[in-house]
Amino acid sequence: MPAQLSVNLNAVAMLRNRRDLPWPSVTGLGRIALQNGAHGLTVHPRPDQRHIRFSDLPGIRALIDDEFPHAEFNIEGYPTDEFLELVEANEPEQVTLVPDDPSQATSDHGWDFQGKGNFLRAVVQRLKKNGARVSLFCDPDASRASLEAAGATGADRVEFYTGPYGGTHDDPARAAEELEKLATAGRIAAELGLGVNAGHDLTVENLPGLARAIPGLLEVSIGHGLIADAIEHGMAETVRRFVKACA
Ligand SMILES: CC(=O)[C@@H](O)[C@H](O)COP(=O)(O)O
Ligand SMILES: NCC(=O)COP(=O)(O)O
Repeated sequence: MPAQLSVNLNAVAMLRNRRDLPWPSVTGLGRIALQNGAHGLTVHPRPDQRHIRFSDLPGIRALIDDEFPHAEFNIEGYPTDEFLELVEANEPEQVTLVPDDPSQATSDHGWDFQGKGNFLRAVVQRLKKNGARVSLFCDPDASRASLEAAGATGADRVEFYTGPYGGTHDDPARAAEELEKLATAGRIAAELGLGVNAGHDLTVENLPGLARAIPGLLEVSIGHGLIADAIEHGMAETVRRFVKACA
């Protein structure tokens, strides 16, 4: 089975937030993603709401419930009380817990599963009681001991952080090294019965290599590279429409 695509809408929200106007529309772009084969929508709300706003979440929930009942809503973030309450109010099919500090520009590492095991176990239990699948953000070179600790939290899946792989776009030798790490960790996760997701800096160019390295890959969540392509591939038609409107 090919990996399912969850489109991360954070970059759409970030563009929208440049003005006090409702476009680009987070739900509108989410609808286009789901109409065209995406399996789900991802958001990563941060405490300062610099990308997705907490108030965006009910609209995405309603879009899925009303128009795409087989699609999944994936909410990612650091499990503060505020985050957990937001999740519980919006009932996502999947929650991905990420060890982000609010000052981080973006996500850049996975959990210390051994150090944070007790904390994560309690959060995973709380989320699963509410019916969500739980995935834990995980370093791409996680050891067997670390993945065992991830499994011991009760989580269903891990999401491998693919930023280091994405960063090798101009260096095939380093890309092969990063893929080898992901392949090894992916094999161990599968042996331990953990489902495997992946995300961060994935692109049309680097996805096929990742899919070959992790044959059982269940889901990829992609935002930055996908929205960059959407702008590039939509530019010609958009300029034509604006030139016509000038006439
Ligand atoms: C967990 C992860 O890698 C993504 O959620 C990433 O953090 C995207 O969010 P931003 O695009 O807001 O950085
Ligand atoms: N979980 C990773 C994600 O949602 C998207 O990350 P990126 O494609 O914006 O780097």
